[in-house]
Amino acid sequence: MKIHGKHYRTIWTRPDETVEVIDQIKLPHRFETVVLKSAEDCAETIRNMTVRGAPLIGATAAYGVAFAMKKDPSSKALISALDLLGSTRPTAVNLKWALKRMHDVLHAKTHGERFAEAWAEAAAICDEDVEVCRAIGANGLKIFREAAAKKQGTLNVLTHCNAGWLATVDWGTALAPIYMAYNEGMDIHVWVDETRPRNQGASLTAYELGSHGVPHTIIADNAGGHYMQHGKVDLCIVGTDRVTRNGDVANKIGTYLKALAAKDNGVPFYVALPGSTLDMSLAHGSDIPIEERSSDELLKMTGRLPDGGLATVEIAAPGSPGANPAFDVTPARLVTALITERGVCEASEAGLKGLYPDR
Ligand SMILES: CSC[C@H]1O[C@H](OP(=O)(O)O)[C@H](O)[C@@H]1O
Repeated sequence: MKIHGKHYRTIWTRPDETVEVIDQIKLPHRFETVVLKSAEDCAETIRNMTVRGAPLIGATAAYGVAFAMKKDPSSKALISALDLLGSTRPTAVNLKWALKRMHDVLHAKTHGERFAEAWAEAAAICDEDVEVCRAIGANGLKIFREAAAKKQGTLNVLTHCNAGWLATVDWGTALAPIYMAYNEGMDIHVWVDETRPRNQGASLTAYELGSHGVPHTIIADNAGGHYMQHGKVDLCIVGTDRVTRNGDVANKIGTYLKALAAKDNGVPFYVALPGSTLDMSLAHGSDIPIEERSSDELLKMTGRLPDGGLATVEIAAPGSPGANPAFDVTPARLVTALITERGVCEASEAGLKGLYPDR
């Protein structure tokens, strides 16, 4: 998407066969990029959330495999790279999906072929992600149009965390239909959950929407239910890090509570995902590994000082311990529908099999 009028993807290659990514830890206060030159660079970038978002994690890991093959195209090195990158974050299945795809392409190739093949496959993953997210947007737009037609005035949409173009290579998943609706002139407004503790909503979603000109309001995570109770939310749409065979949805912590509030208030709750986020090997969401991150993310916060500098401060009672699960699981029964690149379906095995008979 565009930043100050210039089009960006979240990840791109450089002529010297390195990769550049937007440093999402610095956003919204600084727009800076980081150059990645090795599998280790890619692993650390995923682990510390310089890049984050399920599809972008997968794309970054794919280039990590390519860097490993450039350094040492042996099968031992391939397995070592897959293990290193696969150990970075446990919940987003796109990581496992991308690494399996890279292994399937490379394992039968000669050592001399592996780097070029890996580089090309990583690029293909990125290019495909753009088109898949564009299709998710188009399929979601139909729902937005129907919802907008049923009411006078602004369509109010609530979203949680960041499932925008910063979470993918471009367009985003949950935000893709929002961009398309805005681009076609729909009167739309977005309630942006701040999304504690890392504030991907206040820092990334608001940054994205503001850069594109989409009307939005940042709210505390705990305010969403109140706005739903008072008729201020026409639909909710979120992204996901993994959807299991029965339609259960792992997403940023707090998603489950938003889905409960939506159910209680009769607000449609949509989940947008590419097929690469489907995990048909798991029967239920209870099987999804939930990442536990450092309590520092909860007990400290980084922000911009009046002089423009950045600082990290402690925001909790000194010495109090914290707990920081990064995701939760929303049961399929709370999901109105899944919006994918292949269409919209019920959050169920039958619904998913209807769109993905090949999975
Ligand atoms: C389109 S994937 C977006 C998904 O990823 C986020 O997690 P994180 O920022 O920790 O990578 C969040 O769960 C988003 O919904």
